[in-house]
Amino acid sequence: MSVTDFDRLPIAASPAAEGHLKVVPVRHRARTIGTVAAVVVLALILQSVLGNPRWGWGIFAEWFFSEPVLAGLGRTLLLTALGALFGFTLGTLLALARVSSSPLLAGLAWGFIWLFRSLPLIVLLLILNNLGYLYETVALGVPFTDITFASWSTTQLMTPFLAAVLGLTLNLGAFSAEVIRGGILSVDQGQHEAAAALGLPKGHQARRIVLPQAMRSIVPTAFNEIIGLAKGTSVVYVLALPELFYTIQIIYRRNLEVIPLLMVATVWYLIILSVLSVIQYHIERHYARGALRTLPPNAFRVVFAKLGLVALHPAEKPVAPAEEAQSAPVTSRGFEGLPRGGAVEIRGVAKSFGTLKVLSDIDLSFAPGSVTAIIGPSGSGKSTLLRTINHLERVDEGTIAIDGELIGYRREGDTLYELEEREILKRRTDVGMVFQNFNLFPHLTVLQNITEAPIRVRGLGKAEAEALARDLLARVGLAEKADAYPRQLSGGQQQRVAIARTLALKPKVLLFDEPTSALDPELVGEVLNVIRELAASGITLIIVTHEIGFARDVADRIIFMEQGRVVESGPPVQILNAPRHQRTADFLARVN
Ligand SMILES: Nc1ncnc2c1ncn2[C@@H]1O[C@H](COP(=O)(O)OP(=O)(O)OP(=O)(O)O)[C@@H](O)[C@H]1O
Repeated sequence: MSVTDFDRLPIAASPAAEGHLKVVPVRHRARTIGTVAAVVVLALILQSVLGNPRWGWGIFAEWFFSEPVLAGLGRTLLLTALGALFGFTLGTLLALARVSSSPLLAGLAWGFIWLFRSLPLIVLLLILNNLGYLYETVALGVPFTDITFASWSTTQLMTPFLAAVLGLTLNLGAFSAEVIRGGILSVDQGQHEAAAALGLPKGHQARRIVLPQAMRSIVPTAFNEIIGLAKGTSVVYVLALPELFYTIQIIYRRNLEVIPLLMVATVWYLIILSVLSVIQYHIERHYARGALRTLPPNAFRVVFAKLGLVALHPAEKPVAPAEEAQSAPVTSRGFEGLPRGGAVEIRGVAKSFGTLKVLSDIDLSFAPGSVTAIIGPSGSGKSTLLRTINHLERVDEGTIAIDGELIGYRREGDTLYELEEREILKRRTDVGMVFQNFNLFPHLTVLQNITEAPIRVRGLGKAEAEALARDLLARVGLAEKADAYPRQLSGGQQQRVAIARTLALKPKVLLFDEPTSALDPELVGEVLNVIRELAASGITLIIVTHEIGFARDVADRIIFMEQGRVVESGPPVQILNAPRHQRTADFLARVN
């Protein structure tokens, strides 16, 4: 259509011209027919269930709230609650043991899971109930000696109730361990690395970083297990323990009203399942925070909104005018006040992955406050070198020291002793690391991402850590994003938060592993501007980058690496304009 054709079209009726227009939604005939058919089927079922006297609804009503049924129900609920509590606690420990780096622990956990997943629950319950035949007494004392502090008769100790709780716990522990392990494995490796790079201890990493994220995939399957457990408690009838189903059996054997009493059990199981489903829904929503950009409205809110009682979306908190301002691309306050940069000494470092030699004979010194860019072709070992500096990767040969303190080792004479995890974590906090993929913790807000390590590692109070975090956020131009979740931010904003998170530990050395590679071109500038300001702050910066122009601008030295070796290093003008090696010249010709 030409411009002149457009000119001839009648002027579109605008709401302003026509007043308020009525909108007629499109009709969905198939949907209407389906709804009518569903209502008819429902009416038929209701008529058959309520109209047939053999269902015995009178007897159902008589027994539904009867004392023995409620007592049985109470036992079923108690067994489910205790089985779930102890079973999942055991399952969590087993899962952590399975993923631990100790082969013995992992092997023992595997053996436990193998055994108790193989044993049918009914067999396990009967063995536990007959434990008194195998061991007459249970004693507390010193193993392999005759010293005994106390002893009990096994038959008296192992009541049917205890046997039931123990059996359900062991069974659920074995199954839930695999569910939890699956959840742990679903958490991205970068999350473990980011937590380790911040110096968070292993237990804290598991509790605050890994498990909360794993819960997203654990919860649906875990609730399947709990629902199975609630119904599975009926197996304990073999121990003559009158839980709900066994009680029902006793009653219908006496009065022969089988169907009405089975209906009593069915309806109670339906109620239990419904309550569990509501709990599951809320737990899933709790762990979905941060995983979705915006959480869909709560199901109850949707129903109330349909009835016109509330608005579908709660009113947004009004934003103060100052907070409305766009993120400042560059901080105006700079990074003065950071600790003095540290000196890094790398001596004779070599590293292999299997048969692949990734680093050879690396000897490098980085002066306090220096800014170094490492460039080189893909696979040349740049990231590996960077990761050895904060001991995320162990070196095979050589040493790395920050201000004279060895990373990962203690030296006595000619011997290097590997440090304990606790010591490694402590020294690691002197070295901050910013990753290519940001690796922010998605389930924590921006503020929590930044305060987590200062509180846990540096021992700061919450208020002090939050003040520090807000100050750093202002410096990277993101003061208004403190309460947002990482997924609600652009890539460039996430990377700036990652920089603020690293700075909160006041490191002496800051490592950047291709900090702009995962960013859209228009977002690169905002991150580079923050790094540029950091370069003027006196902190020691080591940056692996593909941004040659930026390296020229900001670095006072460029190192060119190829095939795990340093080919040459020197001031940007020399390396980029007059390289001494042909290989450097060839690389620069390819990337420019
Ligand atoms: N954990 C690992 N296991 C086995 N091989 C690895 C591992 N990490 C890195 N490598 C290998 O080591 C070599 C160097 O990798 P590295 O990531 O250090 O290179 P790079 O120079 O940073 O590359 P790029 O610029 O593409 O990121 C590559 O061949 C890579 O495949």
